[in-house]
Amino acid sequence: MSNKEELKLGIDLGTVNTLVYANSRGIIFNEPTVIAFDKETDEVVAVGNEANDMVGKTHAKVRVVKPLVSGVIADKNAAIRLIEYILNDFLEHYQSAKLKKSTVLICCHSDLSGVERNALKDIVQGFGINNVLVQEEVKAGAIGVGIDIYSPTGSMIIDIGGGSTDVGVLALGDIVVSNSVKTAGNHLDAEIKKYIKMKRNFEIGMSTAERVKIALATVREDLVEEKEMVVSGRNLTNGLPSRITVKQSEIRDVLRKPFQTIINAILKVLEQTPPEIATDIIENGVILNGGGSQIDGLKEFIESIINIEVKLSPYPLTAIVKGTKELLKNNGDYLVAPTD
Ligand SMILES: Nc1ncnc2c1ncn2[C@@H]1O[C@H](COP(=O)(O)OP(=O)(O)OP(=O)(O)O)[C@@H](O)[C@H]1O
Repeated sequence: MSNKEELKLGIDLGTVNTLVYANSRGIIFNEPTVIAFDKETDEVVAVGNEANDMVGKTHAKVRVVKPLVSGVIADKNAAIRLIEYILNDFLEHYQSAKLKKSTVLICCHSDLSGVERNALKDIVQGFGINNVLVQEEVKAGAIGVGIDIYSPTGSMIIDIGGGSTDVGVLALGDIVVSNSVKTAGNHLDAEIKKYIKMKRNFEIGMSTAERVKIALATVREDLVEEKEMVVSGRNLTNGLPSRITVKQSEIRDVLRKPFQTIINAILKVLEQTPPEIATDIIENGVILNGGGSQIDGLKEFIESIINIEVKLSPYPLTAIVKGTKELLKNNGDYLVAPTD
């Protein structure tokens, strides 16, 4: 990309991870949605991985913020500063890029209000970029996994992210039926942390709970070789730092209820899907996307309940931002297939 080129940027502002795509460059940012500020000066001290490493470890002078909760912006100022930081860092190398003629497509959760969408647009327009589009991430994700959402053939995607699980049925370039629940990765982490505190009288941090989930979470009833994991935290009986061993079957049992909530959300969408589209979905299967789709046995578990083939996304963590690449070809218009 030359300095004089018009930029096309796609932003996936997720609850847990933020990704940015740039034309001719590919994915230029793929890090946690976390920002750290100096409490006294309000200066940004770290973003992404560096800020995430500070979670739960800060001293009195640093404030670490996760700007999104359950897919929606909980701290507007922090979200603005995060996007500003990422764009500034990138645009430093393209000072003479034709910003006025450049395009930015921001993908957001379908629950984001008009006011919040406009706030996101304002941040980007503040860089002198006039053409700013905001679109729903479920559509971008479907395009990113390779579904032709513009065709009359209906398709279904289940996205288990960090803040929400979104289920969407799409046809002719738009969402026909959808449902969203807050039961997703962060909720699973919180349930693991709560269980270990209540049942084992042992306190762990959220990052440790996430590591336990990634290592042990499963929906399989038969565990041929049960895994276990040693975790560090604080023994609440004597208040001292300590270690305990957590078994896979314990974590599976804790997560039964949240997975039932996710199944109910999927069933609700299927119940509301028009019969002609339901036929397409039965023929073509359902795509499982998002970081949470990688949980052991989930594909088979969902298949056994809905009796429809479930296909795992080839890009569980990057499909949405990959979808922005396609959408940017057509200025974010979903009703017409992007052309090269
Ligand atoms: N191998 C894995 N097994 C289970 N969960 C995982 C795995 N890898 C990542 N995750 C979880 O996936 C979640 C992040 O997924 P993703 O990046 O799709 O979400 P997001 O886009 O940030 O969130 P949202 O779309 O809800 O705003 C985190 O909760 C993370 O712990």
